[in-house]
Amino acid sequence: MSWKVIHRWLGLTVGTLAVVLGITGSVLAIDPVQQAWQAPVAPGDLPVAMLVERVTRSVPGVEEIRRLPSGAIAVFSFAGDQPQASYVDPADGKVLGAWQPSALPRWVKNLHRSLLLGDAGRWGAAGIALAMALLCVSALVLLLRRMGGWQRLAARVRGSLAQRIHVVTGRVVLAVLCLTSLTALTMSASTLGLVALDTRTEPEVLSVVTGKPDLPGAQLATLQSLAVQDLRKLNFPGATDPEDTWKVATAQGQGWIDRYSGQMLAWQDATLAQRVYDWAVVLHTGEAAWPWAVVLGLVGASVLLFWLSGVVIWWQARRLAPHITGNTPLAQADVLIFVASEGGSTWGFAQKLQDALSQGGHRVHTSALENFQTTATTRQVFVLAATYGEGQAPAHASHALEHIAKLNVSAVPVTVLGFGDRQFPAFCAFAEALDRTLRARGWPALLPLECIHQQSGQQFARWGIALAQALNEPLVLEHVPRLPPTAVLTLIARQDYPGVTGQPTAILRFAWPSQGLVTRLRGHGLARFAAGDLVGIVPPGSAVPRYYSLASGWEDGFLEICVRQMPGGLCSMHLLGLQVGDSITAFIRTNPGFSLPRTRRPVLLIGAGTGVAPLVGFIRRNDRRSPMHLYFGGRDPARDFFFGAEIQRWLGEGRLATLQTVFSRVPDGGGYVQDALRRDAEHLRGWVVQGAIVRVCGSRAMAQGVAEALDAVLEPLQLSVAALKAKERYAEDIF
Ligand SMILES: Cc1cc2nc3c(=O)[nH]c(=O)nc-3n(C[C@H](O)[C@H](O)[C@H](O)COP(=O)(O)O)c2cc1C
Repeated sequence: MSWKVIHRWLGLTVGTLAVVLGITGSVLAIDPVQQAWQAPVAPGDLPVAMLVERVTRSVPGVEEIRRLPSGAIAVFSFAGDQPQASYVDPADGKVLGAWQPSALPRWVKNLHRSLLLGDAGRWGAAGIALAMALLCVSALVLLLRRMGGWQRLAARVRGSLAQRIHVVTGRVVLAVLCLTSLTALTMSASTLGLVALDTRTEPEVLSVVTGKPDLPGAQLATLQSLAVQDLRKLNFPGATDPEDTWKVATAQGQGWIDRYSGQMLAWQDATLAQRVYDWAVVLHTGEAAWPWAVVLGLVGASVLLFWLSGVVIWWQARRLAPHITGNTPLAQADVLIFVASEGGSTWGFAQKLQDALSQGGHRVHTSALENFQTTATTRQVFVLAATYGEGQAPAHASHALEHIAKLNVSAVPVTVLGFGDRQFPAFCAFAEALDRTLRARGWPALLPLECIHQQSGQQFARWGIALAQALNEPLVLEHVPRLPPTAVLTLIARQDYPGVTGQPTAILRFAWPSQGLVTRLRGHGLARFAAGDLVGIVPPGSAVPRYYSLASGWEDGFLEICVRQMPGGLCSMHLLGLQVGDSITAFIRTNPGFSLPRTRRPVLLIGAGTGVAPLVGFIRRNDRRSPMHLYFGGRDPARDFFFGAEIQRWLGEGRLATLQTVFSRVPDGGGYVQDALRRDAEHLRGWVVQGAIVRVCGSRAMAQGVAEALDAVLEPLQLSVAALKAKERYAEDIF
């Protein structure tokens, strides 16, 4: 069973009861805070003997002095035959008021400890604590997987609002929740009698009656050398029993003192189990430190947030869960398709492949990759695999590679089709690993490995053509990935540029649509976005979205793109034809590998043509004035210096540290952007040595040219673009 399954089912089942324990725990955390304000704390170094003297002076008939976990002093005494419990001021022993163990209703504690069900409920509460511990461990594994390892744990979280709430809260409170469930288990083990804290019997010691009077407490050597901070409880010898003793309890153990001689008659060290239990109580209740109780209270309340966001995530995932139709049973199928998918989109491609092959007369069985196998009837196998994290497998297929490596090899060809995103340093790494393993083991392939970038329908169709040729069968693969929920955006401003070679260009600014919390929680409406993310726009008359890099973030309050007229381009034509007030249908696709982390390091921004758009978005948000250096390549400053006026303004404001522009179609324009990089080699090396982060956006040819130029520039430093990419300091957005 995968961690995801464990986490999901424990969360959905035990989660409801965990919410009850979380909320009641949060209420109980009020107690230590309240107690801390009720009475003054005794100075830690005050000798117990002095405290005894002050207390006995002002309270007659004292039987017991207790130092409460809050540090306050409570005294138990008899006035006549009336038992009394009072707070006393350790400074003078004066009574401050009546002491009460807790101001909270008893049932809250009972609900927390036993769900109001007595002993059976205690076992139930312990079971929930165990489930919570498991939930915490599975959460940690999933969190690390999602973020791509410890180093990226603090990275920005993407996804729907519910996912972000779940992950961000998890990052903050997971450690405390783990601790609370472990301490709850420790305490339950003792309450349920699974562990005995102390199996020893108390020593039978008596004061030796010598005829001398009692030694006053203030004169007992043990109490003179014992500081109040170490005291738990001090029991006075009974007035009516001449052989009774003093009994002192500290964190280290307990001792019995002769009332006449002051001699320590016996001492018992606290057991290890007792000490562990004491620590568990302090950590679980916060009773000895009210700020910790506040933390516990907040963390307890967060369980409700976790549960609610978890249920929403589960519901969203259910809606997207794969439903393969027309699946032939495994034993009868001649073609097998195995899928590894985290977000679910790869299942859509698998369904299309299954439909196309079934139409061609094949009997096709599609299943998840962890079920990889072949049977006597299998003639072809296809593996469609997405990559996640830092080149890892989707969670459900995390053990698939080892499983495949152990299987006996057959002569059935296994063809791998990868799904990934070039923004990630490990593009389609899991599909590559699968393909490598299969070939190394000796499985043949019908087609070499192909990797699909950003779920491209066009690339999938091209692979389909190659497949049809290899199978020598007619086969058409037309798949339009299911679109995420779209939002309607209204154009509020446009800035036109004539462009070069008859390709007019415009910067289009759309209003950020107002949408309610419920819409956002359900993952509907327009997701929050950052500069460098992509907006998918569906032009009228087409089901295939086109993607544009965003020149603004949601915090800017608008959505801005830079669109160049493409020859015959349906979407660019539609966008360039928009007038202010017109609307489009759009959705956000995150581009996590390209987004800019918060940094004070130098940032090198290299862009050509409309590729300057995301870079402009980074500069616009550079409120911290990090040293950003822009290299912009155009053709003619009079026709395609996009965002020119804003860039100049930001230079003046310090949002941009330096600007280098080159224009390839004007005399003395400086050539291409890579020429500018070569000329500026010395500066570039300086910034890279300071830890610069590099972002490149433009055409594939331009990105290639930039990488070659930078490789040459960085050679003296024994660095390269590949090395910077490996350290996640270099990312490209290529179109
Ligand atoms: C959090 C996250 C991490 C990703 N990591 C990688 C990666 O390391 N390499 C890669 O090529 N693609 C990566 N991708 C892109 C996905 O593999 C790609 O979008 C794929 O088509 C998703 O398929 P699925 O919806 O079936 O899971 C990542 C996507 C996300 C959301």
